[in-house]
This record gives sequence, structure tokens and C-alpha cells, in this order.
Amino acid sequence: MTISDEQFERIATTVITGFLGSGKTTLLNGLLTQDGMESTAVLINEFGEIGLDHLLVREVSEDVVLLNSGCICCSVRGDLISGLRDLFVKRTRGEIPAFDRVIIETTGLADPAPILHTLMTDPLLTTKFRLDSVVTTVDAIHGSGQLDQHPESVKQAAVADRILMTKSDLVDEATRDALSDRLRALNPAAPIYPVVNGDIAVSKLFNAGLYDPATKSMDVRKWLRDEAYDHHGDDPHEHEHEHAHSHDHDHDHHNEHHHHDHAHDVNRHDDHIRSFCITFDEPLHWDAFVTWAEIFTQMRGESLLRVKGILNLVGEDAPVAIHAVQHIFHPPASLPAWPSDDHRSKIVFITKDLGPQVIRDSLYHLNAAVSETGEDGKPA
Ligand SMILES: Nc1nc2c(ncn2[C@@H]2O[C@H](COP(=O)(O)OP(=O)(O)OP(=O)(O)O)[C@@H](O)[C@H]2O)c(=O)[nH]1
Repeated sequence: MTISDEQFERIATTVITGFLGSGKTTLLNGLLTQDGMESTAVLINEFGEIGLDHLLVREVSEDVVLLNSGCICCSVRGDLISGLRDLFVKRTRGEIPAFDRVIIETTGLADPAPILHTLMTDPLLTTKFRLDSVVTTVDAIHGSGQLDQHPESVKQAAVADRILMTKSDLVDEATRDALSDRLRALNPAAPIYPVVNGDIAVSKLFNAGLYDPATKSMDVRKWLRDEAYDHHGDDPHEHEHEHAHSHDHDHDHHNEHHHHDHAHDVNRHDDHIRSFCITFDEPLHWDAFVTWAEIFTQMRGESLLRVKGILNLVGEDAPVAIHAVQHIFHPPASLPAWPSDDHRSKIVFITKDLGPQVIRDSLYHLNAAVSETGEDGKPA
């Protein structure tokens, strides 16, 4: 479980998701013309949708084209994952330029979780690709109604590393601010960028992952952004230490909306979403964490929309990074060093119908139970 150059050399993958008509194609159209897209392969559903003719340098094959930005564009019929595999095979055979970044556009109704799972678990893909960022487009006009009506759109916003508020030209500032507040409540760590007609620097969408290829190092602070969970308005429980050995910063939407006195339908999908950071002062036993992760991913996997954490483990000097989407945990990564003097374990959660207390208490008690047996497992 050490960090090798291989991990840095894996192909950075960005997933673009967003509800139907929220501006994914417009965004890609804006991105494909930019400098900085050289060595990027883009997987889209249909070329026709994007209108690439003016950018086209040559057609490499029936479903792969080379654009004048140096970007390869691949049209995928059906399964994105087999598209990604095919692309890798073509790259290995030298049939297409050796791209070092991939952007995948999902269809508008897609639940992004299965794609993230495949990227995290598929035996070929995990050795060749690494998930760098999830970018979600949210329509400034219709976004709020879609969050009300479509649970997929809530999920798309909750798993994002970057949120693009598209069609920002079509709404006033108050509407933009209200939607931003709602999105920030769903997902405190993701920066929200207003976008007009897909005009955004491509660099803003990349490098949200743990690995920073520019420095060949890991940037845990940028990846975890646990401080974003600390400041969320006037939640009265914000700094409450509910347990002697651990505490959390909970962003409970019911509280939030109560304080801001928003009139809304109490059954809105995002009222079920909570985001919080749990901090453990005592080092954790790896065995306790694994047991906890197995129980929660099996029993409450659908509630764990996104989990990221840095763990201080008994018997390990260096921290270990963990990352999950619903019922799938990414293989843990041993980090070379702590990002700061704060060596406590911190885990950030975005959950559906699952609060911090049961998570914190169960992990705390499992840890205490393993402590009593005196057996320290080590991450594999
Ligand atoms: N005014 C304005 N219109 C936009 C903006 N972004 C997208 N649109 C328009 O919104 C419509 C839908 O945009 P698309 O880019 O096709 O959305 P999509 O998410 O790819 O749509 P699906 O593939 O159907 O899910 C198009 O008519 C775009 O021209 C924007 O920032 N401002």
C-alpha cells in the first residue's frame, strides 16, 4: 500500500454529469476549443450533438476524431466503460495519440454512482485510470425544481467535486444566490462556478483528486477540504463536542432551513441529505475501520453518497486516505506525510437519511472493542 510513480502515471479521469438539458454539451463545446485540452480524450454520447466539424483535424476511425486543440473525441454507443477500455486499447496499439487525461460525459438521467464505482473497481480501469474529479452542471433556471423532483439530480450535485451553475445569464442575482446556498448545503466542499454558454477555463475542472500530477505529490487538504464542513451558518450544533473522544461538524438541512426560514416543501429530496465531518482524537485500529466500512457499505451503502477521509491508524506513522461512493470503498492509499500538525483522523460524509451520531458511535465502539483485544491489523 505505498504510493508508486505508477499511481501518478495513471490517466486522470473527469466525469461530467448533470441533469437533462443542464448544459453538458454546451460545456464540452466550450472546453474542446481551449488550449490545455491537448492530450485529452473526451468520451461523449454522439458527435452530432456537439457539432465538431469546425474543430476537426482528421477522423481517426468511425468513432474517434482528432480536434485542432489536440484533443481526441470519441463517440460512445452504449456502455461508457467498454468505450473507455476500447480507447485504452487503441492508445496502447498507437492507433490514437497517447492521451493522459479523459473526460467522460454521462447522460442526463444517469445516476453517477455506477460510473464512479466502475472506475474505482474495474480491474483494468483501476490500474490505468484514476478518478480526478466529478463535475456537475446545474441549470440556474430549472436546477431548483429538478432538485425538488428528481433524486438523481440531488445525487449528481452531492457527489460533485466542482459544481457549474449553467445558464447564469438567464437568472437574477437573488436566484443565483438562493440556488448556490442550496447547493452549498448539499455539498459544502465543492466550489460553485457560475457559467454562461460553457465558458469556463478547463483548468478549473481538473485536479480535484488526491494526486497532483504537476508536483507528483498528494494534496490532501485540497482533496478533503474538511474545513468547508466547519462553517455552515448558524447551525447550533456546529461546534458541539458530543463525545469525549470524537466530534463532528454536522450540516443538518432541517436546522439550516429552519433558521433561514425558507418556505419550502418539507419533502424536498435534498432535505434528506446531510454533510458532516467526523474527527477522531484517538488513533483508529485498521480492523475496526474495515469492520465499520463493511457493515455500513452493506447495510447503508445507498445512504453513503460520498465519503472521504484521512486516518491516523494505530501502528502507522503516516496517514491513510480512504474514499467511498455508496457501497464501494476505493483501495486505501498510504500518504507520505501528514498535511499539517493536526494528526487526527477526519472523515467527511455526504449522506442520505443518515446522521453523524450512529456513524461516530459505531466506529468509536468498534475501535474500543479492537483496542481491548490488542490486535492491530494493518491496511493491506
Ligand atoms: N442562455 C444560455 N443557454 C444555455 C447555456 N448553457 C446551455 N444553454 C442552452 O441550453 C440548452 C441545453 O443545453 P445542452 O448543452 O444541450 O444540455 P445537455 O446537458 O447536454 O442536455 P442533454 O444532453 O439533453 O442532457 C441548449 O439549447 C443550450 O444552448 C447558458 O449558459 N446560457
